Amino acid sequence: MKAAVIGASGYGGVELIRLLSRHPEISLHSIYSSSKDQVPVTNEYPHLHSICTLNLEKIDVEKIINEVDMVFLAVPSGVSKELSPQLLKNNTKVIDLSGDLRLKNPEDYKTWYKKAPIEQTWLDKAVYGLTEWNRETIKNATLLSNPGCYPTAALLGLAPVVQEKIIDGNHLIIDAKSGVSGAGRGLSTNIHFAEMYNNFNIYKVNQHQHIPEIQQQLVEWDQHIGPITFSAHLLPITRGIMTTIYAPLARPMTTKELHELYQSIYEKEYFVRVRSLGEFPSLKDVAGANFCDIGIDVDERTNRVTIVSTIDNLMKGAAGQAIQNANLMFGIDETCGLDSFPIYP
Ligand SMILES: NC(=O)C1=CN([C@@H]2O[C@H](COP(=O)(O)OP(=O)(O)OC[C@H]3O[C@@H](n4cnc5c(N)ncnc54)[C@H](OP(=O)(O)O)[C@@H]3O)[C@@H](O)[C@H]2O)C=CC1
Ligand SMILES: CC(=O)N[C@@H](CCC(=O)OP(=O)(O)O)C(=O)O
Repeated sequence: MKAAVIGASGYGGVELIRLLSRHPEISLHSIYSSSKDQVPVTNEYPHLHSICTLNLEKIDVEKIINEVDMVFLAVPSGVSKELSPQLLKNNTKVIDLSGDLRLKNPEDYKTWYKKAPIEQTWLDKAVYGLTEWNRETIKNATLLSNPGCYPTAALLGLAPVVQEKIIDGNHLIIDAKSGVSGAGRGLSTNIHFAEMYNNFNIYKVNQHQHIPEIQQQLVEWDQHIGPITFSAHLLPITRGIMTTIYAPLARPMTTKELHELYQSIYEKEYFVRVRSLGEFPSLKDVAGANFCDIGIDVDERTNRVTIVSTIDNLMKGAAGQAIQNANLMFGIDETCGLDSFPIYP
């Protein structure tokens, strides 16, 4: 099976190169960027010397669809919506890491991404790739919309309590923090070393584009979920997302009971690790790996549950989950090529 990566000069793209370079079933055939043509990828990323000998090439849709079985789009939002329809010819399957295909209502995309949306037919065709909860549909997808990094962490943490209707969905608060690689290599303007390092910022307050994505999936699971509050913060570290979720319980439950429920729901999921009772994950526990680690506690004093969910934003939050989905789409074992352990310390 052959793969191409478009947006290979970015952080999501270079993580895909790392994973595909040692994937036993998928070979990395070609890599593309919009600004480089016939430039060795090692010019951009010297750490890839003797690992990846490919050149970054200018995007050539005809060439791509004639040469590969799958294309990963690791490009900014607004770009995939132009490329995906062209690439979906010739049996090529597309795995899009951007936000272009995630929101089923194009009006939501207009409101939150402040750009013109793709046509509804493509949104209808796109399959949302939250792997653990959409596995059977993903297997038949030709156009895969990989979830956002924050939504992946929040939704995996919330799925059991929402689906089992354990929480009162009207007062849901998701407090999230991300390392700076989440903003991509084309840094957003608020990330200057002097302002980011030794500092901690909240950003896009009540305006974050992942709010409608999280809301959409929660309401699909339980229509009684009300408007959520979601806050994103920038941590002065490279990788990792921690979401801390607060929700009132709809009925009394102990930590032990809730913990048992999480364990039974995620028991067979290799990439979701429900931590031991009383234990909470840290970002280093998942750095460099495709795991989502979850810790839970019921505060009987307030009748609220605290759920902590951690991922590596470039792995389970982007390239790792994209490979997990591609594996399913091509009938390959879901964990194939994703055996990298967390890097510790
Ligand atoms: N970083 C993360 O943790 C996560 C990122 N994502 C999503 O993945 C996508 C990629 O993000 P990330 O890798 O972080 O971003 P980067 O800014 O690091 O990389 C973006 C890539 O897209 C290319 N690009 C830019 N403009 C265009 C264009 N007009 N046409 C084609 N290619 C273009 C850039 O290369 P060049 O300028 O050379 O063309 C670069 O290779 C985004 O949609 C992001 O939202 C999703 C989850 C997590
Ligand atoms: C730290 C940081 O800046 N993170 C980015 C994540 C962007 C992203 O992945 O967004 P889409 O895929 O939805 O475009 C942000 O908060 O906007």
